[in-house]
Amino acid sequence: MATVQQLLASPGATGSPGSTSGSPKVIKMEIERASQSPSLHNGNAFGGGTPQTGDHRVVVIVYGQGQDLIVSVFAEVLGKPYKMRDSFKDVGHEERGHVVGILAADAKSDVEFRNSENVVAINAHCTGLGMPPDLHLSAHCDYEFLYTESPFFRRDLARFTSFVLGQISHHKELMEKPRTYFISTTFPDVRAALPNIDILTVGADAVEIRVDLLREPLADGSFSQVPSLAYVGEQVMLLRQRTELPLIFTTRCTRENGRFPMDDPELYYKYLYRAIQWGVEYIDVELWLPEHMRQKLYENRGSSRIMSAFHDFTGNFRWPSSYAYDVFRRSSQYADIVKMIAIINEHNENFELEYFRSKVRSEHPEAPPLSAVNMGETGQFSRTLNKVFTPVTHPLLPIIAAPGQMSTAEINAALSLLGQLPKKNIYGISSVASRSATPLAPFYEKCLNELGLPHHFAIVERHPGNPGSIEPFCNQKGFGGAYLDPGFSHHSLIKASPFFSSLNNGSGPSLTEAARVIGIFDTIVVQSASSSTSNSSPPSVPSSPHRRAHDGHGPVYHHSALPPNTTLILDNASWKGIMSALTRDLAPSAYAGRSAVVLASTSDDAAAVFYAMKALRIAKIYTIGFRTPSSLARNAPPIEQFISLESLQRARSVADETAPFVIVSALGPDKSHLVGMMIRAFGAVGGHVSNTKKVFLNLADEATWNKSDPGTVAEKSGFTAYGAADVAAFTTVESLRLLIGQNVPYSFVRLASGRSLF
Ligand SMILES: O=C1C[C@@](O)(C(=O)O)C[C@@H](O)[C@@H]1O
Repeated sequence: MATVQQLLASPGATGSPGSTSGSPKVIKMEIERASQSPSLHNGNAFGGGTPQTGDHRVVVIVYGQGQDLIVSVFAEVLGKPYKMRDSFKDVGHEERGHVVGILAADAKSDVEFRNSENVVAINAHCTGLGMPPDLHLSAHCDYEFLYTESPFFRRDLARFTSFVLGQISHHKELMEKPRTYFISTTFPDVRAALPNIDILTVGADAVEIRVDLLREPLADGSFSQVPSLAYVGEQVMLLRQRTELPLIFTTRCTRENGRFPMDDPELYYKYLYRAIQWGVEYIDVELWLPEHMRQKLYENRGSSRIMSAFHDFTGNFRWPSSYAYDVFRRSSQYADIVKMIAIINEHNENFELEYFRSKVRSEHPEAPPLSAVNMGETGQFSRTLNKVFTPVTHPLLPIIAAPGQMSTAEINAALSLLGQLPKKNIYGISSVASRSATPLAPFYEKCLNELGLPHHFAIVERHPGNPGSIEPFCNQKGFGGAYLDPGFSHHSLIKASPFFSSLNNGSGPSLTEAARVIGIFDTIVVQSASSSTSNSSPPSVPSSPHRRAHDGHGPVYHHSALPPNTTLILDNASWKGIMSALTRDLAPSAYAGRSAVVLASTSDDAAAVFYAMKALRIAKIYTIGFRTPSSLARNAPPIEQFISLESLQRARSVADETAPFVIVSALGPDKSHLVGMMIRAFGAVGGHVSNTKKVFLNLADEATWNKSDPGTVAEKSGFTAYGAADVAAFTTVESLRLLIGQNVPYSFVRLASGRSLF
């Protein structure tokens, strides 16, 4: 314990984030410059995609014979204890706060009579045992989770659970993005896609499974006309186990270039409703289906979102027609996204579509977002202009899903040719001391190539003692943004850089809420002011001393090389990387109301952790190794510093679910004994929610640790351990989204950095 006291006696230097010189601004996401403007979340929320409390009902897991273990996994993922019961009638209000398991054979007797206000029922079915799920249970449970025992994908279970229970939803975040794409897979069997799924999905925000194109082999060597629900369920499961992207479930009818027969609309309902039960994020519902059916699907969509779909292959469709407006109106009634797709005859009709798009947007601002493209070669131009869920293909797919479909790289190349995607210089700014072992430059180049983006990427170094040394990279016409590894205080940047402090008419660069609260920025995003509601005058206009809100210190800056109407926004991507790593195998509710121990030698190293903890609703943070400045503490969960052995013992003796559950350490190998001590102190006690493994996250660079790697020590003490590489990969996903506006899946980042996930 001497080490604890020694460390506590000499608290490390604290950064002093606090009030900012630039007030956060709300940034409107309508953009002109194609995909280059990022989506940023300002204001006091954490932004789209952050955890919600979700469904409060008792979660009942219906499990198969010999599969009782799955109940404890659900409970662990949700951070709850569990009980076994014999029937739904035994589940009362006393079971609140628990996960309850009921054997499938028992659940059948009263599943449809359960009290739905108190209970949410999930039918968990293991597909590897040779039997399809029980039809009665499938039909009557709220949701159905299909899984394989070996390999078992815990991440898939965490994702399914978080989604169906409303704790995580990506829809809002996706709709805030300037451009979204989905890849239409056209495989007869998704197994063929799995080896390439990482590369196939670079640039995609969602993956469409074309259920009508699946071909289920039959015993006689032929294929069933409509793949069975059991086959489709397994295909959805296999795909979801391998991609973290939201899925789109499509049963395209024969009249609209698909293979699903149209003589029985009830069949569509059956498949589409089952997809909702499987927790598929987007359900494609064709407009020709009877209205009562579309309404019912919309009203019972749970966490899923409905994408209304309309295709016209007649060649007679006209965008400037009352029919087109009527299609939009009817689609909007029961949709979260309206999709309208038509064959056109002349290039001019692409402009008619653009007029239609802008008209419905201005006349019906409350209507769902419109995804609209034209088919065929003539219609390709419209595929470059559509911004909401543009369907894309990939050279590795067996066939294109519709005439004229383009890949993301082709769309970007076209935008680039049209001058809509000017070449930019994007930087990775490291300090010499921190130069990362990961070869990020080749990785970024790989992504830019794969996406057909014209940008140039370079890793550059800043002087560690001089934050202003980043100025020359940013103050240039072609500056396209940068990530910084490590990030640093925006106060120190503004103090040291006349260029940055002169921005926004002298009030400094814009800050996102995360960067403001955390005090550290690690990403610089470039946004043209045409896309912003900001009232500030363009930073490129040299400010005269008497016009500026300049504080009189330092020189007045007259030499901005940024193009007119450009805003630089400082953001923090690391906190999202931390949150994503912590929720990879656990639902957010596993953290809510619990406490954490954070070890660091400066508050700067802990600031992003605090922000992630707040988003996860952690109730209390114990700190060791640093003092938390009040500006940081104000925006964090309640903090208690371990100042003595007694305070440590007090935390160890907490006997309920508020006992420390997660340890995050940013300490390097020189403090390994202290990290080890904390792991042992909290690993051995406090397991009162006994089925739940605690979490250890090591933020210090793994490469610097030798065999005493604390992750290994933590695993031996019963923790689930995550390392800096996990956080770095998730942070890279976020940085890419911010800098180039496109989604590069986590699995691709891990793969490209030399470690496959599977
Ligand atoms: O609705 C659409 C759009 C699409 O038809 C296209 O035109 O790219 C391709 C389909 O797979 C998808 O379901």
